[in-house]
Amino acid sequence: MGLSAKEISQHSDRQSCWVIVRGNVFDVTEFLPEHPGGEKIILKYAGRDATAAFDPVHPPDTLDKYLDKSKHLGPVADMEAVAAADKNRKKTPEEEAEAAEETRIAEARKNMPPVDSCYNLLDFEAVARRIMKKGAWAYYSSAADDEISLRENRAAFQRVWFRPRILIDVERVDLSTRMFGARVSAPFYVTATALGKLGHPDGETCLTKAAARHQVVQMIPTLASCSFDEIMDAAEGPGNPYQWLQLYVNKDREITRKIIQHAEARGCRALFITVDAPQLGRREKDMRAKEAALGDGGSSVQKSEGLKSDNSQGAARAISSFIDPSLCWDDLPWFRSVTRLPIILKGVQRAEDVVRAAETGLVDGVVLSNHGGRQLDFARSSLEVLAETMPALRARGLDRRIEVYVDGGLRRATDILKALCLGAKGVGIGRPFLYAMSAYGVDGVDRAMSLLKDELEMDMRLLGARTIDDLGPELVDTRSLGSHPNGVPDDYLARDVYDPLQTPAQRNA
Ligand SMILES: Cc1cc2c(cc1C)[n+](S(=O)(=O)[O-])c1c(=O)[nH]c(=O)nc-1n2C[C@H](O)[C@H](O)[C@H](O)COP(=O)(O)O
Repeated sequence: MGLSAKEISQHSDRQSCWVIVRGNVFDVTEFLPEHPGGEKIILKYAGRDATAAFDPVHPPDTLDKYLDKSKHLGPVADMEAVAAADKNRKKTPEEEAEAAEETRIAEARKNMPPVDSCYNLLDFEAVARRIMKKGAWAYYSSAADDEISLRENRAAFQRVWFRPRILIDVERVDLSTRMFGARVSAPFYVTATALGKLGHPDGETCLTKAAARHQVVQMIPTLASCSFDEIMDAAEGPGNPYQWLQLYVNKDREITRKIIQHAEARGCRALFITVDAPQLGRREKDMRAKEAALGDGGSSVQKSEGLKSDNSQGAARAISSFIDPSLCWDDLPWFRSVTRLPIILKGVQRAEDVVRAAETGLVDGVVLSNHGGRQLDFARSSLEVLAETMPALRARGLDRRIEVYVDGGLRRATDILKALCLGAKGVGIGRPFLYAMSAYGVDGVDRAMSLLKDELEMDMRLLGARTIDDLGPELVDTRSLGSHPNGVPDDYLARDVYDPLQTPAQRNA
């Protein structure tokens, strides 16, 4: 039994809006005005199968959790009939464009270089740029406003130089270190990045499996496409110490408490509270991509319904309306009261706040970060903040009270070593692992991690450092770090140099 394609297709407007998700029918008529992503994106799929658009942006348990059971109308009788009806339906210009993009991507994937032809993290970016859907690429690559901080995150590393030691026996180099007590094989971790299924159908579990293979940490995002339990199940056993939770704090603290305590019960080892996003940044590439997918003239439904075009929302803003902008220092004791996990503030952007966090006695660490440039544009690079932070902590005898991490713009082992020399305990890496996942799945992330480890081993050897503990500020020259000579940095390296698709002959042409 079940609902026929014909019956479902008759509920395709604001008065009565049914959608299909993974073979089941849902009446979302009353939910339309509440949808954080606006009504248009739902009405685009009214009366038909919305699964392909729904899955990358929503964890699998979303409808069970948030749509009243009375609106769960049951299974579709015949999905083939639904597909056939959709095939014959007149397509909107946006859908025609989407179909053309699918063809382009299929062609690009056929000509994709093998994963072993990627020799550094930026190579994965070059491949991903070609094989990803525009909306997915826009979401991952975008940053706030003019993307100055995005480029400064890279440029800052290029303003710090090494002072290598010589004649040190570096026959054996050890990359391992400890992060909140857990021994890890290398000083980098997979940082939290939302909507993994935009890049790969298996989403964040690709990152989980590669991190487990390499014994490095994965920070699980609140806004993951996969459910939290799917990711923990993919982490191969509760014993592994390699899962942290990244938290966007919900206005409803009861929801936040449940998320934290469930994560602790499942074996997460640390709680990272994101503090740089009381509202998600204005990422214009993401906003434009969403508008293009929905049609700026509005879909046929929109025109007939006279809906105002809601072009204030990219994917980012659409999924984050629950975040509590009132979160403040006074809330820290409450977090301490609901969990025994180490508490880390992610997105700290000046030394005074690091000192204040350490002095509360409630915080076990910070991540110096400008959110990959996706929040406040012209927020400084984490490397520059690190250079002012560690002396401030040492001057107050606080440098052993908390662990300091950085993220943003790290693409090479030399970037990692500069951060560790300046006192970071470890570094988070975002986009490169997303691009590697989008292009090659688990094997891509695995390759990216192996490449980083190869670079680290070589660079430590050349720097004259046998272990992570051998890294210190005396090995770097930071005199140029705060100078910002190039004003608005241009990242020609990412644009013109790293491209595994070009043969050397083409590159040198
Ligand atoms: C690239 C990216 C970053 C996101 C991210 C999504 C993407 C696609 N998202 S976001 O949608 O809300 O902005 C998150 C997130 O869920 N939570 C968070 O704490 N940081 C988020 N970040 C920031 C991330 O944790 C790092 O701070 C940033 O990625 C480091 O810069 P690189 O990408 O250059 O390594």
